[in-house]
Amino acid sequence: METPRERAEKLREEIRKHDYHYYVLDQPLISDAEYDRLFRELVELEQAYPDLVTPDSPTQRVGGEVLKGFTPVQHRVPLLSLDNAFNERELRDFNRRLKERLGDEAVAYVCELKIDGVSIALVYQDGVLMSGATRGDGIVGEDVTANIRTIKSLPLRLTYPLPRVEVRGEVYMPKEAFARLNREREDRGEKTFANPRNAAAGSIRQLDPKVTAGRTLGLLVYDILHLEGKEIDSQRETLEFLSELGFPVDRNFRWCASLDEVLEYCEEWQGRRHELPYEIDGVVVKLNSLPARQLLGATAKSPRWAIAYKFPAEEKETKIVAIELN
Ligand SMILES: NC(=O)c1c(N)nc(OC2CCCC2)nc1O[C@@H]1CCC[C@@H]1O
Repeated sequence: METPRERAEKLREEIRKHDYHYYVLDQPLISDAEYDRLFRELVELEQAYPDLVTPDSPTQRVGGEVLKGFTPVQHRVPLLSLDNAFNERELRDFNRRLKERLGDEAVAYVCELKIDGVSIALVYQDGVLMSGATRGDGIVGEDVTANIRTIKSLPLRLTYPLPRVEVRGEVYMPKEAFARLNREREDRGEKTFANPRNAAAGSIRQLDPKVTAGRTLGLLVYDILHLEGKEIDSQRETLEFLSELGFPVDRNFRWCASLDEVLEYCEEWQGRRHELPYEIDGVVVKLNSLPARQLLGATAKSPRWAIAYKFPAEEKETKIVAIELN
């Protein structure tokens, strides 16, 4: 016979697995009704035995208190921004500068869709989420831990207990959720958000986590800022490892052997961006080799080993506004 603690642990593991399949893989294994039954059993067990509650329990995603303000957080490593390239020539200049600095070493890239959201830094200790902070000015951000915990695709516990790992990703609002939120706000006579990026930024910087919990937000992780207990030497390995740890990773990334392949990727996704459930404003082109990145380093603002190729702004479908001619 299981003790309540064993039962609670088993339920947490089970629910964590279903959260991953539902919110990260979008491939649920059980029905919503069955999931709700598991969740309700855990809530009731934790109510009966309050000392069983752990911070990584799926029942602890929506915090209690409303904050007075956000605590400033100094990032361990500065959260860099990106230089932009707006056309093929600027991408070729970037590639040439890299090759000049690296000598004839083979230069391979990884291209990632540039999610149009808000940058977030996450810290995990022994596999458990400790904190989440906005980028801020790159050095100091805001502690938004209570709010990011409400994002269902964000793991509260990793698949294995690395001593310490700090990762970076983008919090975004899916296009559908953005449209729905603006309709609701319009119906309430409230100001609407200009774009999903602003809606995500506004949702993640709520003082009341319950408001954030009511907004549909997604997370896609793309960088490891600090890692203990594992050696990794390429961006491709980084993305695969982040996935293994249980993070949501955008699977549309592509390893590119040359700049020509980078240009093909940029061209392909400029035409396919409407297929995605979230907005992208370009492609992030990254040198794949981590040791080679060390040779290049970064300026105060941005790395020399990555660049953002920005898509030309989409001509917004002009809304025909009926003009009352009195
Ligand atoms: N928005 C993104 O999808 C994205 C990405 N997939 N990858 C990076 O890697 C950068 C981060 C620092 C060095 C490389 N940055 C991204 O977004 C940046 C963060 C800050 C400005 C851009 O939005």
